[in-house]
Amino acid sequence: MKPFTTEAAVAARELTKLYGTGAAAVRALDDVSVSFEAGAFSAIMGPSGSGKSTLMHCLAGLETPTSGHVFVGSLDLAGQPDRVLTAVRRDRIGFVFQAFNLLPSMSAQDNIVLPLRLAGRKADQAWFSTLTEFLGLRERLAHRPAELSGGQQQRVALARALVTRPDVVFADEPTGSLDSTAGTEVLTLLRHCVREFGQTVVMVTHDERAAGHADRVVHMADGKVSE
Ligand SMILES: Nc1ncnc2c1ncn2[C@@H]1O[C@H](COP(=O)(O)OP(=O)(O)OP(=O)(O)O)[C@@H](O)[C@H]1O
Repeated sequence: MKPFTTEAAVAARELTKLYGTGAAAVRALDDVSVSFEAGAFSAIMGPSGSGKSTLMHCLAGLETPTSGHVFVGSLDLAGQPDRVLTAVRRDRIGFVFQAFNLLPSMSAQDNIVLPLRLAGRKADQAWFSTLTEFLGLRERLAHRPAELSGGQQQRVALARALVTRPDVVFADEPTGSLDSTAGTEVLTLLRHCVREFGQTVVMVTHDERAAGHADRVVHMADGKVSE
C-alpha cells in the first residue's frame, strides 16, 4: 500500500464489495477509489442499484468491504476490530436518513443529545445553542417528533448528526420524504453547515436538483465511479 496523504475527510481505495458467492455474486462496488474533501459538500448520484448505499455504508464503517481500504482521516478502517469501528461511527461520523429515524417518545432536545448520552459525554452548551438557533429549532425543543413537520423533524435529525462535531456527515436521501419546499430548506441548511462550520457532508441522492446544491457530484454506475 502506498503512503496515503490527502486533504480528504474520508476516502475509498480500490474498494470492492461482493454480495453472495459464485455465479450468483453481485459486484456492488467494483474497484472504487474516490476521496471526499474536508469542508466540502459532495453528492453521490446514480441509478437504483448502482452501489451508492453500499459505498456510503462502507465509508461509514457500517459494512465491511470484500477488499480495499476506507480511510477516515488517516485511519485505515480495514482490519479494525468492532470496538474501533463503533467508536469511529459514534465519535467521528454523523448520519441523516431519509426517514429521519428520531425516537418518537423523546423530545427534540433529547433526540439531539442522544449520541452524546450514548457516548457518556455532556453537551457543549454553547455549541448546542448555536446549532439549535442556526437550525431554527429553539422554539421546538420540547416537542416530540409527531408534533413537528417533516422539515422540522429533518432539522432535528441534522442537529443530532452535528452535535458531536463529527468529521463527516453522511446524508442518505435526506430530502426523499419531504415536499420540495422543506427539501430545499434542508439542502440549504446542509450547504450553510459546510460554509459556516466547515462541516464535511457526503450526500447520497437520486435527485439531480438535490445534487445541484453540492460542491461536487460523484456519479456511480454498475458499482463504478465517474466524476
Ligand atoms: N445485502 C445485500 N445482499 C445482496 N445484494 C445486495 C445487498 N445490498 C445491496 N445489494 C445489491 O448490490 C447492488 C448495489 O446496491 P445499492 O443498494 O448499493 O445501490 P443504490 O445505488 O444505493 O440503490 P438505491 O438507489 O435503489 O438505494 C444492487 O445490485 C443490490 O441489489
